[in-house]
Amino acid sequence: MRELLADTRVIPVITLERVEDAVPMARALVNGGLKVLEVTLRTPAAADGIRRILAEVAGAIVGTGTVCTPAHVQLSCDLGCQFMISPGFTDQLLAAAAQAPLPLMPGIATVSEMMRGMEYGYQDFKFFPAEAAGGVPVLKAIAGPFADVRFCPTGGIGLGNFLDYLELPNVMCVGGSWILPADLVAAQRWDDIEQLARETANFRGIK
Ligand SMILES: O=C(O)C(=O)C[C@H](O)[C@H](O)COP(=O)(O)O
Repeated sequence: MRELLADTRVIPVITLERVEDAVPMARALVNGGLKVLEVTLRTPAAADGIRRILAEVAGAIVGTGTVCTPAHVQLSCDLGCQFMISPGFTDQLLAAAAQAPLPLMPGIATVSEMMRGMEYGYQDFKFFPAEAAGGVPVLKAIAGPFADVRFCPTGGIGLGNFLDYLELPNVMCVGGSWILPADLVAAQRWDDIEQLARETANFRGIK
């Protein structure tokens, strides 16, 4: 996971309501400079949307999100995705992921969950729900005893605070849906979304 995300600082979290949005949305994000995309498996449109993005959007690196069960792992493999992200983890999920050819980033919200994940060999975790679970101060505190662990905080992050996370040495990237505001998506305003992606990719956060 760390290799795959080496050049990535922001992962847009996409929840597709309409299959036909998938390609123009992904193009807007990639053109704006955000190439690594997490498409959550929360909606009926997700699988077909992912298929279309993989077939039609050059340069996109596509992973699945909300990966919670072995069936989600299987679907991620069948779709040909490049990575999987989970908001948490279970023994069953990690057992399935261990057999999969693509990496999983499990989610944690506490130190003990993280230590359990480390027992499975993981060093990179989603920190979810980042803001609600304590945000930047928690990640700073964890860096003391666990300096080698890296995080992708997600949940409640936006233009106003994403840079605070990215300044932390134990944060490799952040994830979030702020680049895809519901009103812009509903109105299919892909140019505006591309602009938001560009602002984000250029680190012009509004402090
Ligand atoms: O679906 C998953 O796998 C999740 O863990 C949840 C998402 O990452 C958050 O819903 C994104 O958070 P927001 O940026 O606050 O919208």
